This record gives sequence, structure tokens and C-alpha cells, in this order.
Amino acid sequence: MSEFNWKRIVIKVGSALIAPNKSGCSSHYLLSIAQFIVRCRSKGIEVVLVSSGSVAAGAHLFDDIDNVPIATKKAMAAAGQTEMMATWDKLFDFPSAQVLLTHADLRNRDRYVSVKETIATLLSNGILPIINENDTVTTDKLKVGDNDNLSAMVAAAADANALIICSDIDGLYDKNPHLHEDAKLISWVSKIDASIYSMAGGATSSVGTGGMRTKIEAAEKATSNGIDTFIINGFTELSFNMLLQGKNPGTHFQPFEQPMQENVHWMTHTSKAQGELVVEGDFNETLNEGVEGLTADEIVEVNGDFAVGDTILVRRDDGTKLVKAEANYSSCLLSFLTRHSEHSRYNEYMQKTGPIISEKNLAVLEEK
Ligand SMILES: Nc1ncnc2c1ncn2[C@@H]1O[C@H](COP(=O)(O)OP(=O)(O)O)[C@@H](O)[C@H]1O
Ligand SMILES: N[C@@H](CCC(=O)OP(=O)(O)O)C(=O)O
Repeated sequence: MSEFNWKRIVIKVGSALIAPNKSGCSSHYLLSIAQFIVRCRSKGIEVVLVSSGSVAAGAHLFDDIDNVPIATKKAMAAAGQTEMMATWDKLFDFPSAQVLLTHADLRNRDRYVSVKETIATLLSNGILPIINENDTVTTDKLKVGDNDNLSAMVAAAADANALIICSDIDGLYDKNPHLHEDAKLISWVSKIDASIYSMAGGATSSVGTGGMRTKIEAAEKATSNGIDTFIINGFTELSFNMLLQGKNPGTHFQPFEQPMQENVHWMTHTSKAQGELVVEGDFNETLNEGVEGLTADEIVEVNGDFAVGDTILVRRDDGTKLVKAEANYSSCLLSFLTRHSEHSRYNEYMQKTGPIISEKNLAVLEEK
């Protein structure tokens, strides 16, 4: 088999590889990952690293380790992040850069483009970006929540050809092998559907977040962007040697032959809806006229608290998701206008101000 023809890859490393047993960082498993990164770079493949492990690395500095409140986890992340970066840095003789992100940095288009540019600039200067979620400042509303999904968003932002998720297990099995002795490894996934999701269970180690489900979500995001995705066992050097020979050491998810357009992919998989409009009528016909077709009298509900420029979901009242788009009106103003849609002066106002949703990064979901 010939080598993979990659120009740029993202490698995601789980907590168990960095800080096994929550007793501080260890370079034991990182050596072969670092060697792989060095060999990729020497072949001209640019590498972005998404590294978990700040919470697990910082835990040993605290009195209580298990079942701690969120504030303590955030403090662990702050303390562990420096130790984690220092551990990686020792393994490379080229510079690395810390990039800490929250979902708020990715779901806003301008901030997302800024992150894209920073990653591209680091890479063109030979610097290894090491990315993690900024756990210390996140809240439920602001976070991605797991580094599997974060790594897929980063792979899209970095225009990567491949996403390699290094875990504590050989890949995706048809059921959790820690719980079922007869579980079988799935080496090739051509399409991610409900049957693939049904195989995934949660994390069973004390340091992992999300288990297999978030890895499949990440694979779905990445493959729809045309990115080759692998889940591999990061504990063993063999995985990396196989990848360098163009062989699959774990589970390989087939990328879409026709990836989504970049901004539509961002809207579908990275941006998160801050609110929603419930509409009635034939939305298919409505959109035939373009976004101008959506008028206030078709909106039966405005849900959530969103501002101009936030992403919103347009759906039917039976739950069918129609489109994700940028709101051109705040939820507050839109609620008022839809309640008064029979008044011609408000309709005139809306005609002057422009369509309810923007067509800039619009993503059509299940059906129009
Ligand atoms: N179908 C499955 N195949 C493989 N692992 C599974 C499956 N379902 C659940 N798991 C669990 O997911 C774990 C890997 O996820 P996680 O602990 O979050 O690791 P990481 O820290 O690498 O992200 C495995 O060790 C296993 O316990
Ligand atoms: N951002 C967190 C990692 C969250 C996470 O997804 O962990 P993992 O499942 O081990 O990849 C940290 O650095 O501890």
C-alpha cells in the first residue's frame, strides 16, 4: 500500500495518554506520538496537535480528585495546562504554540476566520500549534465540551486532509470491549449512520470525556468536510508506524467524495444555534424566492435569546430542522414584529431593514 497523500493533518491526543491515572504528566506514551509528528514534518506534512489532559495533569495538585465541583476542575485545568505544554515542548526541537479555544471562538464567523488565519500562520512559520479547550473560562453555553468534537472543528479550520484521534483503545468496536469480551473491531466505516452511533458507549476510564460517541460525532463532522478520519490506539508505536506506511491501524472513516462548501460546513457542524424560529407553510416554496421569502407572518414562534449575527435554527413545529442561518434581527425585535405582522407599518419597516435571516452562510438541513 502506498503512503497517504496528506499535506496537513490534525492529531488528537486523549487524556489517558498524557496524564494516566491523574498523577501528573508522563512522556511515556507521548514519545511515539512526538516521533510520529517529527517524521510527518520531515516528510513535509504539516501537523496540528489537539491535546487533552489539562484537568488530568493538574488533578494531583488538589486534595480531592474525584467528584469535584466544576470550579475545581477549572482550577485543575489552569494548573495542568502549563505542565501539559511543558511536557510536549520537551519532546520537540522546534517551537510550539499554545492555542486555547472555546466554542464562542468558533461559532462566530469572524472569530472563526481569525482562528483559521492564526493556525495557518503558525504552520507557515514551522510552529506546531497545540490546541485545547480553554476549560478555565468556559461555561455550559460557551464550551465545545470534548476535544474529539473540538479536533474535528480544528481540522476543518486548518483545512486538514486527515484527522487522527489517538485513544486508549484500538478503534471503534461493535460494542464497548471493556464491557463485552466478544466485541469486534470495525476497521472501515463508509457511512456514519444510526447503526454506527448505536455501537458507541461512554468513557469507562476516569480521565476520558465522551467515550466513543464524541469520536463518531467528530468523524461525522470531519468526513463531511472531505477529511480522512482515524481512531487509533495511541498507546502503541505500531499504530504510528502503520500510518506512516499508509496502513490503517484502527478504524478508518471514509471521507465524503464531495465535501461540503467551507462556509456551509462551518454553519452545519461548527456554529451552534442560539435560538430558533418555528415556521408554518411550505418552506420549500418560501426559500425558492431566496431568504426574502421568509416573512414575519410565517413565523409562529421565536425561541431563545439571540442577537443580530447569531446563528439560529429554522424548524417546523413537528421538530423537522430546515435551515441554520445568521439572524438579521434580535430575538426580542423579531418577537415583537411577528406579534404585529398584520400591521403594515411594521411590514414596511422589515422590507427596509432586510430579510429575517441572512443568506451568507446558510445551511439547508434535512429538507427545505
Ligand atoms: N464501541 C466502542 N468501541 C470502543 N470503545 C468504546 C466503545 N464504547 C465505549 N467505549 C469506551 O470509549 C473509551 C475511549 O474514550 P475516552 O475514554 O473518552 O478516551 P480518550 O481519552 O482517548 O478520548 C474506551 O476506552 C471505551 O471504554
Ligand atoms: N479539555 C479537557 C479534555 C476534555 C476531553 O475531551 O478529554 P479526552 O476525552 O481525554 O480527550 C482537558 O484538557 O482536560
